[in-house]
Amino acid sequence: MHAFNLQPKKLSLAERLADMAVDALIDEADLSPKPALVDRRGNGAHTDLHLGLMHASALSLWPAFKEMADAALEYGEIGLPLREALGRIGREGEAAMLATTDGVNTHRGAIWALGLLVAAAALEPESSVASAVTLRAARLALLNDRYAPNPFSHGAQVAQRYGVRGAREEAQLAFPAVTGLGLPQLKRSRAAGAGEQNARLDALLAIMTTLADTCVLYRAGEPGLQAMQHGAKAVLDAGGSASLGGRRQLHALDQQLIAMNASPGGAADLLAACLFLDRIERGDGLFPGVC
Ligand SMILES: CC(C)(COP(=O)(O)OP(=O)(O)OC[C@H]1O[C@@H](n2cnc3c(N)ncnc32)[C@H](O[C@H]2O[C@H](COP(=O)(O)OP(=O)(O)OP(=O)(O)O)[C@@H](O)[C@H]2O)[C@@H]1O)[C@@H](O)C(=O)NCCC(=O)NCCS
Ligand SMILES: Nc1ncnc2[nH]cnc12
Repeated sequence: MHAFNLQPKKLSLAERLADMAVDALIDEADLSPKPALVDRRGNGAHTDLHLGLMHASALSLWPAFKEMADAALEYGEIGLPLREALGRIGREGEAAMLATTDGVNTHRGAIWALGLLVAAAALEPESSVASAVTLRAARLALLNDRYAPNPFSHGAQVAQRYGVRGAREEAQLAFPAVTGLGLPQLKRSRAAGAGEQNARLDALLAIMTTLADTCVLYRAGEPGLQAMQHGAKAVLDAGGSASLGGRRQLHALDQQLIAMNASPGGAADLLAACLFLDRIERGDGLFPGVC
């Protein structure tokens, strides 16, 4: 008889989804070289963030993601009770994140996007194509959480000032930046023979070409947003991050965004959402009969 049980513990669906959400956040943080964002090279345009903090923040969110998946399994349908449970768990997740980071906002947008997607995936595990999962997430995001506080967030301030759609609307529209740009680019770059890291960088850049990133707008206004969108397009037009021309453009974009203090934190969150959806779409041993 063995002194230890060597059988791997069988994880519940909620635990596996929480693992995948945290993995997506850690993969996003580690991906390098991302323009003006925290990565393995350094802190990008940030003075209060670093890679260790991004990792600690991602890990602190595991209980919230698991609880969101469990809530979806318990309620079993899209409706106000589930939406409001997700809101409460999301706010508790934000509090856990801020306690871990000493008050620095590392992943607010990611809690929102991945929380909705985790719940949407748990609701119908056998229906895991990205378009189906994001549609369920959108239906959840469209419901009005009566207990949501109404703070004058950075996103709300720039939405009012520039008339743009922010994180809330991105989810309510079923994540067009992810399903229409990030995921297709990820697949195109892989199919063209790019390595996985370059394919992921290209997916991030594809998201950056059109996203109204309220993080960039708050920090660097419209000139910052234009620099982000045009610069990302220039990298992809030059052949993407796996090409020499694309690499030069990427370096120039990194320098320009750092000089403008324009960190595309919203695009980074959506890349994490893209990596999460890619994982569940590909199965990764999670769901028996995918699609
Ligand atoms: C609905 C909420 C998302 C709140 O949205 P709102 O726009 O009102 O609030 P923000 O606080 O501005 O947070 C939105 C964050 O979403 C990311 N983001 C930005 N643009 C987009 C976009 N177009 N599409 C998708 N996502 C976007 C972005 O997050 C990243 O940036 C964060 C850093 O931002 P900021 O605090 O502004 O940071 P700094 O400039 O560095 O500030 P200082 O240094 O000065 O402090 C970083 O965390 C990234 O994550 C936006 O910040 C939602 O949060 C909400 O309602 N929550 C309540 C709970 C709930 O219902 N949860 C549901 C669980 S499913
Ligand atoms: N890698 C990153 N750097 C800065 N802000 C972020 N928000 C989410 N991911 C980020």
